[in-house]
Formats: sequence, C-alpha cells, structure tokens
Amino acid sequence: MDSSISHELSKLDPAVPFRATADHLHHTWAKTFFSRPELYVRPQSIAEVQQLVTLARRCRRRLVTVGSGHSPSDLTCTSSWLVNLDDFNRILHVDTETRLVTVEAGIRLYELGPRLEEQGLTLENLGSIDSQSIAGVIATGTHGSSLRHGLLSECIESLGLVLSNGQLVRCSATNNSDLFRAALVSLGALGIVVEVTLRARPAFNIAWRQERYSLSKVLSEWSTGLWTSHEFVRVWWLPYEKGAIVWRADPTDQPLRAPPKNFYGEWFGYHVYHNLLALSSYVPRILPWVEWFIFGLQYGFRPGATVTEAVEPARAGLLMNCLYSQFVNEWALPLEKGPEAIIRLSAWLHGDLQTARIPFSPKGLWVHCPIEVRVSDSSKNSNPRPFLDPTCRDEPTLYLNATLYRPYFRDPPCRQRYYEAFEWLMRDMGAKPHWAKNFTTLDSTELHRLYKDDMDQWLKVRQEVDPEGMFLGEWHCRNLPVVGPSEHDDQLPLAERESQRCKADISGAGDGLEWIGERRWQSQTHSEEDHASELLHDHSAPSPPTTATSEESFDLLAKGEASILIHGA
Ligand SMILES: Cc1cc2nc3c(=O)[nH]c(=O)nc-3n(C[C@H](O)[C@H](O)[C@H](O)COP(=O)(O)OP(=O)(O)OC[C@H]3O[C@@H](n4cnc5c(N)ncnc54)[C@H](O)[C@@H]3O)c2cc1C
Ligand SMILES: O=C1O[C@H](CO)C(O)=C1O
Repeated sequence: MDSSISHELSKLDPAVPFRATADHLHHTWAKTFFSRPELYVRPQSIAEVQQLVTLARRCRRRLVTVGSGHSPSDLTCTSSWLVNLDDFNRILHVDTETRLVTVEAGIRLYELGPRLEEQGLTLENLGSIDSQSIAGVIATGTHGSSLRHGLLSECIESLGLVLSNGQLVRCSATNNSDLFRAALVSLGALGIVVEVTLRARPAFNIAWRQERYSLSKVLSEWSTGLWTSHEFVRVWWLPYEKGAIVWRADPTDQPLRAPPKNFYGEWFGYHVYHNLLALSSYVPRILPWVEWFIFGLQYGFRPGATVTEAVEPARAGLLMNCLYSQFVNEWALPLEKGPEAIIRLSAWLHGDLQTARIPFSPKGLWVHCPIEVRVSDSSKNSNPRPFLDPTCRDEPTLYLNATLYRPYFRDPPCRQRYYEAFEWLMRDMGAKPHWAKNFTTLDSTELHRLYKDDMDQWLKVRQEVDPEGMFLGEWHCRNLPVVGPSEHDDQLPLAERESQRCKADISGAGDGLEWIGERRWQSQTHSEEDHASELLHDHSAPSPPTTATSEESFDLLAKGEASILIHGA
C-alpha cells in the first residue's frame, strides 16, 4: 500500500479494520469492461465504511461502490478505490406484521429471497435475475415486467447512506425526502448506501404460462389485454420470425409444478446456440435461420404449437435464463407508443426504410434476438418518485431492450449500426435510456433535456452531499451535467476522469475493454494547510457513530457544518 495511505491510516482508530487488498481485477458480469482499482475494500460494518470514507478524503481518492457488477457499462470502473459490501449483507430486522424488513445494503437478492421466505415474505417484483445487490438494484432503477408495479425500488421505505464527510444519514419519504428521492436512483454518486428498509409482500407462488404468438397478434392485443390479463407479463420479440414469446404469470394457490426441460437450458442446447452465435459473427446472414432454429426447438416452430407452464415460488419463477455475455440497450417510453416503435424497428430490420423512417442503412446488417418487450407503471405509486426515474410519470411505461450477445466475449459486428439506429428511433419516440445499460449516443446535455428540473434537483442534492466529487467518475461526467460547461474539473477535485480505454490484455477477456482512470491524486499534493483546515472542518467529533435523521442535520451537512466521527482520529 502507498506509504501516504498507510500514514493516514495510522492516524485512524486501529480497532476499526481496513479490509483492503491491492491487485484486484474488477470486471462487469458481461466482461464488457475491466479495471484495476488501486485498492479493493470489503468493509463489514458501518464504522468501517465511515473510516474508509474518511481515509479516502484525506488521501484524495475517489470511491466507487460495486454490487455484483451486473451493470454492463463502465459505471463501476475505477483506478482508484473500489468498495464492495458483499460482507455487509445481514438481515437486521424483520417485522412480520408491518412486513418492513431492514437489511445491510450489500445483500444479494438471491440471499434475501430465501431469508424472507423463512418469514413468510417475499419481494413484490423482480427483474430477470436475482444476482444483484439490493443497493445496486435501487441505484440504477432496475425494473421487472408488470403494469401493477413500477421500479423495484418502489418497495423501499428508507435508506441509510454514508456521505462523503463520513456521516451516516437516514432518509425516507418523510425524512430528508430530497435526499431520498435522489438516492432512489443514485447511480452510486451520492455516497455509500449501507442500510435499506423495504416493504415485503406475503410470500406467493406464481403459475406461469409461455407460448408463441405471431407479432401481429401481439400488436392487435396490445391495448386489449396483452399487458393487463395477468399481474406479470413479458414478451420476447423475434424480429426475423415476426413472432414473439409471450410469458404471463399470476399468483396462485396451485401446488408447485417444476418447469419442463428446455433446449438451451441444457448443456447441449446451450453450447449449440452459443456456437451458432459465434459463427454468426463471421457469417451474420445466418442469424434469421438461427432465430428460427433455436427458438423453434425452444418454444415450438409455430404460434401456439408449444405451451410451457409451471408453478414456482415468485422469487424463482419470475427469473429467466440470461445465457451469455451481452450488450443490453434498453429504453423507457410510453406504452401506447409501443406498436409504432415495434412496427418501425421491424420495418428497418426488414429493409423497409419508408415505414421505418430511421436514417441509417440496414443493408447487410443482421441482429440477435430477442428484443425484450416489458412494462412497468409508476403512475399510481404513492411513494416519492426518484428524481432520475426514467419511467413515465402519468401513464404506463414500455421498456424495449435490444439484446446483443457476445459469444465467447466477442462483440458482434452489427453492434454499432444497430445501436445507432435503435437509439435514433428511441430518441425520436421521446424515450429515456435505462441508466445501467449500454446506451452510447446521448450526452449530458440531451439527458438533461429529458429530465429537466428533476435532474437539476438531483444535481443539487448530489452537490450538497458530495461537494468534492468523491463519488463521481467519467461515466457521471459524460452523462450528467455535474459541472457546468464553463466550470473546470477543479471544482470536483476527487472526481475521476478516464485517461485511456484499450482492449483488455487479459486472458479470457475477449473484446472486453480495460478502463484506466487518471491518477489525479498524484498531482494533488495535499498540503499541511489543507489538511489542517480539513481537520478543523470535518474531523471534530471522535465519538460513537453519528446518525443524522432529521431535515435539520441534512441542512447542516449541506452547509459543511455537521460533525462526523473519525474512529481513532
Ligand atoms: C443478466 C442481467 C440481467 C438483468 N436484468 C435486469 C432486469 O430484468 N431489469 C433491469 O432493470 N435491469 C436488469 N439488469 C441490470 C441490473 O439490474 C442493474 O445493472 C443493477 O444495477 C445491477 O446491480 P449490481 O448489484 O450488480 O450493481 P452494480 O452494477 O455493481 O452497480 C450499479 C450501481 O449501483 C451503485 N451501487 C452499488 N452498491 C451501492 C451501494 N451500496 N451504495 C451506493 N451505490 C451502490 C454502483 O456504484 C453503480 O452506480 C440486468 C443485468 C444483467 C447483467
Ligand atoms: O440487462 C438485461 O439482461 C437481460 C436480458 O438477457 C435482461 O432481462 C435485462 O434487463
């Protein structure tokens, strides 16, 4: 460890462990990005998180918190310090009457699910997987597919965050409500979420049914029951087949019934599909045939031919097999605009530019399926909305997700043009991108135009709780107007800028990129004077962990007047 870090650490409480290692190689689940943080820290208590934040501030380092790394963008990449709360994952309190559950923020959904079930409870909604940490799910606005639910974070009652001055602050709809609305989609840029209180639902099983539809049937039923006939509905669109797989589920009292085996869920089918996708990178024109062949074997070759059904606990039945590494490019738009968006994208993929009205050539371009078609509805939610909620405020939301697999971690050749065209269409339809995913053609000005005042409010809260940019990186600077156009980076001295991205020279990385950050701290000599003034301002209260729960203490914090705990300072 850098001697200046050891020196600063020696001034802190030796009884509070600093569980840091060097040489950690970070990568996203999809291996789209790699980075080598200077330190990888796995705290096990709030005191450890507070000490870590204090140390980072004194050493002038950026902090990035990573959950399970399932966000496929460079959002979690850093050359500075990477914090992971996998060892901070206990259930702290369960009230079976109110169904309020408090957990440490590193808990993964697959750990939480069975623990809630022991208490007769479950989460009310899930996305496609349960690998994420609860804090990660909240931070990027993860959603499932149901018009009876909004974002998964709708069930969050309150959050506890450690801010850049080391203070633990709690927030909810009624307490520090602006901080709460900002933290509900925080993008990791406010502080480290350490505690989450959520409202669970009585455990339930779902009966699900999956069948093949023609695309025309999907479109004709769009407004007449497709999305409303069941509590949970999702559609996978097969663009070349002009077909779709429609999956629907409702709570049930029926006895459990395991799903039947399926083609690519087994070893043979999994590898056949993977290798056909790999082959298609060299011979892209086989993709329509791959779609016909694989989805025929998986779901039947004709609409209605094969119906698959099962009864499973919701915590398992709502999930799906996401197969291989992938790029995901997902946007939220009004549900009523869905048929137009699908008809135009379908026309483009089939070369009908007049209907498509998308100014890119589809010539020689072949893409993967499925395009995921999902829904969400936050408009009836009585909880405060996150400032950065991409779903529609007053009407149901459609999510369109253009999935592109990366067989053996290799990028498919269609990616750039397909995503340019897809994103152009989404922008033309007034859609907003899912924060976690691989959108590329928007910048901070355009994202600001989409969120307007809501983004301004988010930026205001962010700036108040992290004035030096300890939790900001290149991803945030690229996508959010965290500094005004005329202002200089010096206003956020801890924010980490990217210095380079290159093909990762790492075994098994495929086309994954290595993200390298500027080591700004090497040029920021922290003078004795700075240090003395920092100590004066921040480090005044060597007492038990500070908890601020009132509006008042948040205001004090915003003015930089609140005192914080430094263990052993
Ligand atoms: C196979 C797959 C399936 C997916 N399915 C869906 C889906 O169905 N619906 C959907 O909406 N999304 C889906 N996603 C996206 C995924 O839900 C989000 O990317 C989610 O944020 C990942 O959680 P994580 O724990 O991996 O967080 P990470 O990706 O590690 O981090 C995400 C953000 O959360 C921040 N963060 C994490 N922990 C903390 C903390 N303790 N305090 C403060 N900030 C924190 C990070 O700094 C970062 O900004 C899927 C992704 C994959 C790869
Ligand atoms: O990001 C996502 O990946 C899967 C698709 O494979 C899914 O549903 C997401 O959302």
